[in-house]
Amino acid sequence: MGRTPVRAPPAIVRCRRRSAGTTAFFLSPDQAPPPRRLHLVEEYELSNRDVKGLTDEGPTEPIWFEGRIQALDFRVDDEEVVLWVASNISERHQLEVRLRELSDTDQLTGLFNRRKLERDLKLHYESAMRYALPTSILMFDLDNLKTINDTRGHHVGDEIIRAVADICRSTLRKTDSACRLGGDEFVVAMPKTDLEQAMRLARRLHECFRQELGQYSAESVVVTASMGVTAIAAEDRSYEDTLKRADRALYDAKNLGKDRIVSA
Ligand SMILES: Nc1nc2c(ncn2[C@@H]2O[C@H](COP(=O)(O)OP(=O)(O)OP(=O)(O)O)[C@@H](O)[C@H]2O)c(=O)[nH]1
Repeated sequence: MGRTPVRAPPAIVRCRRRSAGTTAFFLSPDQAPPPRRLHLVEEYELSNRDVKGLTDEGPTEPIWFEGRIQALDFRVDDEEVVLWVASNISERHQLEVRLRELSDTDQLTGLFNRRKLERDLKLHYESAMRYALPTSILMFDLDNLKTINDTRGHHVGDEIIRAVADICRSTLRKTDSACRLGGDEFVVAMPKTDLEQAMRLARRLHECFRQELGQYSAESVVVTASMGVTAIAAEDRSYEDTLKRADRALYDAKNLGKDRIVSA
């Protein structure tokens, strides 16, 4: 990674009782000093401006430390003292962040995956219930992908799925999150969006698919999308109820002849 080694904060940090120093995160005004012999392990971030001893080429990003903190049994100048050993864990921290991102991401498209969607929807459901915030869900499934796979090859099918993801990224708002559930099925979660606004967005997305996916047609078969749209309702017991309603609306869209949007 080519990082310049940095000097950690001093090994022994003197903390004034009930005062908050720059690194004394457990000695904030409302916290007493740690009980004797308690061994704390904390991860924390410091701006490079707050770390003494960096060279001019020192890292420009924040530096992550793991602090192992031990209250000591004696006082210095009549003040509580702790032993504070800090290790630079920036590389490990970045790796953990990357792994977390990968575990939330669909490999083919770079969209979120089901696991992340379920976490987001749980939070959206809680906000919707607590603050009466409208939240909508759009579920869509591509039409006729199997025929394209069979006639033009699986790689063209993959290209279509990636193109759909790109259209989602360029059409949706930053606050919306698009996820690939698997295969040719996708879900968009739209916080602060009522059903009417969600339908407008679904129509826009549907129109973009019509324009962009025509190029992948085989013989007379065109890839389109069938969509089900719904909003979290007061009587929903969890986000799963909302998701099931979106799924039923999508099923109706398929049964009514595909390439259409049904709201529920
Ligand atoms: N190329 C490609 N194909 C996939 C991928 N995941 C699933 N599929 C294919 O997508 C198709 C999904 O099945 P269906 O939804 O029944 O196929 P469809 O032709 O879209 O059918 P309708 O939804 O009824 O229009 C299957 O043929 C899968 O093999 C993928 O990652 N890449």
